[in-house]
Amino acid sequence: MNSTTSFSVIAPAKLNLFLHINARRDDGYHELETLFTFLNFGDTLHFELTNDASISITGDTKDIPLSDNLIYKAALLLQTYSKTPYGVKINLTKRLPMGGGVGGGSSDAATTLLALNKMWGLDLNLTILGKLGLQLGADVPVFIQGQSAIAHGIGEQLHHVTLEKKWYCVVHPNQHVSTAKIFTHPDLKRDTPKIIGNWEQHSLTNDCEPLVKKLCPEVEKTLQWLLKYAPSKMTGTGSCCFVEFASQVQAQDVLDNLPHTWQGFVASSANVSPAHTELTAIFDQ
Ligand SMILES: C[C@@](CO)(OP(=O)(O)O)[C@H](O)COP(=O)(O)OP(=O)(O)OC[C@H]1O[C@@H](n2ccc(N)nc2=O)[C@H](O)[C@@H]1O
Ligand SMILES: Nc1ncnc2c1ncn2[C@@H]1O[C@H](COP(=O)(O)OP(=O)(O)O)[C@@H](O)[C@H]1O
Repeated sequence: MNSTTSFSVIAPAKLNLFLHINARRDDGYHELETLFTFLNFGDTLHFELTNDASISITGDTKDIPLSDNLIYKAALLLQTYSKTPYGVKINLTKRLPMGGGVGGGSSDAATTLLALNKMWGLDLNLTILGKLGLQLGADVPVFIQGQSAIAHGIGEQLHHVTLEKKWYCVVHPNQHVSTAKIFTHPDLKRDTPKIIGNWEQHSLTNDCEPLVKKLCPEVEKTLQWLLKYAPSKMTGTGSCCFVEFASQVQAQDVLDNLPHTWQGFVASSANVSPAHTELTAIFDQ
């Protein structure tokens, strides 16, 4: 066990700067090509060591039953895998919209695995943690690896890229979009060819966007409204939409004018996940 027994860490949002769907596999999952970046904005998880094996979650757990909560599932998975005698009390402050395409649940799970690996003194490497994370969701490994990346496979084959720092205004149109519903829909475009050569020279779109706009007119409205400021895009399977700028002031201007029916936030991008940066500061310095 490590001597740090009580601390808080961010579970940052991600954006899919593009998302291509190349094929559907026999197991129902889809082959993707997607560009992930992290944002300096997210949920906060507070961890407190317990000397018995108990795992408890408090705070903004909404109406998610404990056994479905990705934080609980991540803690239990790591406890079982590592056979540690320790437990944990975790408190969640939720800022990321659920089912918003910014990866809140996956990021909560990844931060839990990364933080408990440190606090319980397990010393598991990121490859092992990524494999454990993949059992919880296709999006978890990128948060474990913690570097902006192009992902292939179902999202778990990661090739690090270095992106310029940008500012984003991310808007949640108050709609929950179910990832499973989009991926099982017959009208989803699933045949985008793999990118050959340099990805920066291709048209980088989100293949889920046309379907989500059709199913969810509020997403279409949001994308249209954002177009007044900059080219707008949807992240993941929605419902959040975003615009990209070089400066914070430009992104803040969009947020300041946002219609009251929608919520949003402004954040800068980061090549290294802020969860990794914070954990390094807590445990390794
Ligand atoms: C689409 C993406 C893009 O980043 O993001 P979100 O919009 O959900 O944030 C992710 O791949 C989502 O990852 P995650 O939310 O962890 O997915 P999972 O829990 O593993 O799967 C949710 C549902 O999506 C389907 N799914 C997921 C990933 C994938 N490559 N192909 C799929 O068909 C699964 O079959 C499942 O029914
Ligand atoms: N700790 C958690 N935070 C958010 N969602 C969670 C959590 N645990 C389980 N879930 C479930 O995961 C689903 C997807 O959540 P989330 O990751 O926020 O969306 P998305 O994958 O669209 O970004 C939610 O609808 C919820 O039912």
